[in-house]
Amino acid sequence: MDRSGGNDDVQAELDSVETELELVELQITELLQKQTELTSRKNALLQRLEEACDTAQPSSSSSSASLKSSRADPVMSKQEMQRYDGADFSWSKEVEQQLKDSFHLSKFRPLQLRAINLSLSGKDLFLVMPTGRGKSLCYQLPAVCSKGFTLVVTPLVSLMEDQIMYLKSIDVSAVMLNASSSKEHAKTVMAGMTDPKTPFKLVYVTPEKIAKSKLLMSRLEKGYNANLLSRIAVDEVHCCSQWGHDFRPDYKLLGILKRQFPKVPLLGLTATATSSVLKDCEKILCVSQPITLTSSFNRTNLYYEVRIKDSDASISDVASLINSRYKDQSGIVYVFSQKDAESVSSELQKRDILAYPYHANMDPDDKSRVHRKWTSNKIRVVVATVAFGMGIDKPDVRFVIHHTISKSIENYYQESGRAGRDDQPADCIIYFGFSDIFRISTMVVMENVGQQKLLQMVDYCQNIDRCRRSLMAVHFDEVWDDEGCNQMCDTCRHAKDYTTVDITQHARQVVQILELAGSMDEKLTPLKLVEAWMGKGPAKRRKMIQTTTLSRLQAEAVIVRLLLQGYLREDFSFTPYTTYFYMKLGRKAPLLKSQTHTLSMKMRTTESGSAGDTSAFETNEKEDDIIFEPVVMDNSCPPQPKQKLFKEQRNLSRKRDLKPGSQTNKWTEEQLTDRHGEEEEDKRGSIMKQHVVEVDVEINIVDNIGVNNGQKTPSHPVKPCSKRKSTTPQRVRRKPRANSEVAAIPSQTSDGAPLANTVPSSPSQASGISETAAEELCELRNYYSKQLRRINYISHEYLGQPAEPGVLACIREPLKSLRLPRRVTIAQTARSLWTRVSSRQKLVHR
Ligand SMILES: Nc1ncnc2c1ncn2[C@@H]1O[C@H](COP(=O)(O)OP(=O)(O)OP(=O)(O)O)[C@@H](O)[C@H]1O
Repeated sequence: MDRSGGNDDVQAELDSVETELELVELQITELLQKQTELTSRKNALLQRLEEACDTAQPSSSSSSASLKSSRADPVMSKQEMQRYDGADFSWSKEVEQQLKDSFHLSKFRPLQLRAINLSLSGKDLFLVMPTGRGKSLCYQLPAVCSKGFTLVVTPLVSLMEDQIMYLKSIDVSAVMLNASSSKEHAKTVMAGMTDPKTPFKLVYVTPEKIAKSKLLMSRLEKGYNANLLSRIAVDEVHCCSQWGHDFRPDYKLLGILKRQFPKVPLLGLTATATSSVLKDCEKILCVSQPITLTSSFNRTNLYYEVRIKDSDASISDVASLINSRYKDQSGIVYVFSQKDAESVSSELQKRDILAYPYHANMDPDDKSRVHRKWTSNKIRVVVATVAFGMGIDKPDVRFVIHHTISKSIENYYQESGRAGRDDQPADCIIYFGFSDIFRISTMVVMENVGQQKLLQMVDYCQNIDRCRRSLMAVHFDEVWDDEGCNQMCDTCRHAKDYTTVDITQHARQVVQILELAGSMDEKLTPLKLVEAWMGKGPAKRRKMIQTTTLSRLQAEAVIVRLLLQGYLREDFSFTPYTTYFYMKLGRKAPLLKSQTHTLSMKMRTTESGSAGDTSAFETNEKEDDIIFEPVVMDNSCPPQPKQKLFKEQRNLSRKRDLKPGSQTNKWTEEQLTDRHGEEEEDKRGSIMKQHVVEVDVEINIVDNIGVNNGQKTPSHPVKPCSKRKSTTPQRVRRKPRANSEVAAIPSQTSDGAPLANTVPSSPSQASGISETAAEELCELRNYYSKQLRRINYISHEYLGQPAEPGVLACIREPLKSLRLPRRVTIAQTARSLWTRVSSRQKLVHR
């Protein structure tokens, strides 16, 4: 009986069952995610119903403009909470008085009074309120109404300076301490902290100051013991959390404040924290069960719009918007980099727009000059990087245009929120460009959840059928009713201008290109992938892929969709000089192998020829040639000399590989031929020719010498990591070696059992390999088996060859596959596996 054939069948079935199981697990994970989302949505809706019932009862609460004015507080009933909207506290009179006399304001905005009353009654509080809605008043007013002083932790010195200037202008005494404070000044401030007459009401400090100055901590302690430390305010509190978009390591150390001064109420303020960020902040700041007041994220006066960015036309488009819709009005254009700030502002200037750049590398004087001139309307437009951020408080900003998408929805919300602070209508427009995604991606790759957040932002931009506010609401854990948008976003305004198109075939084409590239051991950048799909690039090669008839923008849209839905994924590689960004097949790609699996997306129907034109989705017949080349994503800067060198080296080696007679060249050419042949033969329905690709590879099986009591013993055991068992001896090609210790020995005993002391090495290595190396190889073998199983599943092919047990199998397997009939996927992948085995072996032998 052919036991080997039987085992192979079993193994084949096992492979396919395992692959199917993987897919089922994938679906389960997705369903579980969906379940979590729906459960949280259900809870939020229940809470909203409950609130609606409560407000239907007569109550004395002040009305709140927010959709969800406050999160459920675990320690306070709704009625009790509503009491804090009232004016029957011992301090209420003074609060009213100071609002008018000191701050020159006539009434509170939603949630301000509640926050002030809660803080004055000694509660710890997190206040989440949209940017520009007046968070500062919620600690400044209590500071003025309390004995002693309030400590305010602020992330930026410029923010402190702005606040102090403002407070001085209204005669509220405030001081600051930061790294550049003089000794004299620091001494006066510290002395004031223990002075019962309290010469100031607010002390602004940076988190670094708290973390580093023992003297400050000891002064604060003295002030605390003298009951002079009345309140601690932590501005931009989301900076405490690694999940917050502005994480600052020194914020992590602020827990010391609550630990040292437990009786002092703490107020954390932010515009953009999600509930998970706040949970994290709670832990870091050591506050237990703070009350969280969340004002609706919704800014009713802001109109949100996303435009597809056509890189050539985008500047003209921005300029004509500014010159027409926003004629003589003030605004901000956000860009990606310093270079962009300079080039975009100069382009706008050429089109008669008074625009100036602003970025982190500018001289501080130039920065404040631009800021000042813009504030006083002497400059109309600031073309800025994110450096133009916190502390921007110009009321009449009529537009915020993002020439490049933000790196997260929180960032976008914060940046766009600088529009319309005077509550008058203002526009927030994003230009959404395909290549920008990957420019930003390489920038956020090192951030904890940078990639995830960027994809959420991309999802926001690509969406065309859901209210933009509803997408933000999900992000800020808020329940949203689309009608609340009041057609103040492009998707609500153009609700019917889209259609659903089936992109399954398109998706399969993209996957096929990436499979092909992978099998050729080539990597594709997103731009190269699009070009490949569109049949661009050198036309030297024969027809290998099915190209698309979609327009470039449509093709990009499909690729983005596939990326967002997990059919594609990103892959990075780093050099000291740059980050390479490639597209890979995602977890869901195998699903497209199933004929029953379909995929659709929404597309605009109005803009002909743009991403919105859906006519091309009916046909995709064109075919052309393509070559795969890795291309550097250089973060938009011109290549550095070293990058150039790297590229040249890479090109050189590529050229070398393509020399006639070169082994790699031969292989590559063959694979190209092979693939083409496959297609041709498939078309004719004939059986493929049984070519064998010859590769000059040898295997040396090494009797690994470990001298133990004069006996030859294996220096390391071979782990039983092989799943495949073979009963047939493996044929081994071996070059004779001078080393007498290296000898070809059978890898199995006559009855087929593996020899325990048989350790194979890579072709070039005659010496025995270490235990670590053996372990590494075992791991690799498992990894590669998995990959091969996946490939088998994808290509419906099976190696069907007997394998050696243990480590040898790991090396043999790729080799065997090289001797297979030329079925591109397996043979080429095997080659890449082999390369990896060799390089890993070299590594472990260093
Ligand atoms: N009750 C009020 N009535 C009218 N204007 C107010 C009121 N409260 C605050 N403001 C004004 O709103 C503007 C923004 O206030 P503030 O700087 O406190 O906002 P913020 O929420 O801290 O914004 P950011 O998140 O950008 O720091 C200020 O000009 C302030 O004077």
